[in-house]
Amino acid sequence: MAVQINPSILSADFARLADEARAVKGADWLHVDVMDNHFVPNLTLGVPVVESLSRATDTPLDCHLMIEDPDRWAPQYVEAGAGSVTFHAEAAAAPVRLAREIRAKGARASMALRPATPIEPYEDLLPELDMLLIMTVEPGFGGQAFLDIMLPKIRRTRELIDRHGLQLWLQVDGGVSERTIERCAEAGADVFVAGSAVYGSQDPAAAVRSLRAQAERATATAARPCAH
Ligand SMILES: O=C(CO)[C@H](O)[C@H](O)COP(=O)(O)O
Ligand SMILES: [Fe+2]
Repeated sequence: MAVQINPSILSADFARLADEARAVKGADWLHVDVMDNHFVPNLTLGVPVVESLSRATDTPLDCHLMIEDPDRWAPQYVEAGAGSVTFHAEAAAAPVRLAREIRAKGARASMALRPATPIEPYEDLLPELDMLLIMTVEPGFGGQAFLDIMLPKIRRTRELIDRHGLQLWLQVDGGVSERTIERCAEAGADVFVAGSAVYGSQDPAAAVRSLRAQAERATATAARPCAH
């Protein structure tokens, strides 16, 4: 699967969201962090903002729901125009039913794991998903340091996906930058969320291009069979 770069608007200027969305031309998806001040200690935006954003940009929206009771709210984000909806495993009461409902409404279904949540209990559920998100920071804030202790989990998840012959995408989110993206790609991630590394840059579109080039190089190196 080709590398995908998804800028997170958490690090954008919320008063100029439409312009900020258009500033990352060339991005695969726009990552929209929805926080409810309960599941995480921060509050961002909800359904009406997603609705407006989906009209303001041609880039599809990748909504990361850091909220309680996603079983109730996630379908509304599909109706608001999200092309992909990620709920947290720790918050969903019925993840299989929820993933099926998201897909039935026409979006990609994705599930996220906090750093302390292992992948193994969810192995049988993977065929119900289009993407799995491994958090590489504690969810709640942008600009945090990448947790490199998550690299073995990324590797184990990639092995599970490949062993089962699944097509689901493996996303990483949190502290992804030019200093960390190669290690994520080598471990097997293929979808990269970057907030501060993109919107903290003078030229966000150039930052997307450069992150993509780095991830593509690292993916190619990791896939190359040993010549010796
Ligand atoms: O889900 C998130 C935080 O909970 C954000 O997507 C993430 O932190 C992006 O910001 P940065 O790249 O600056 O870490
Ligand atoms: Fe996120």
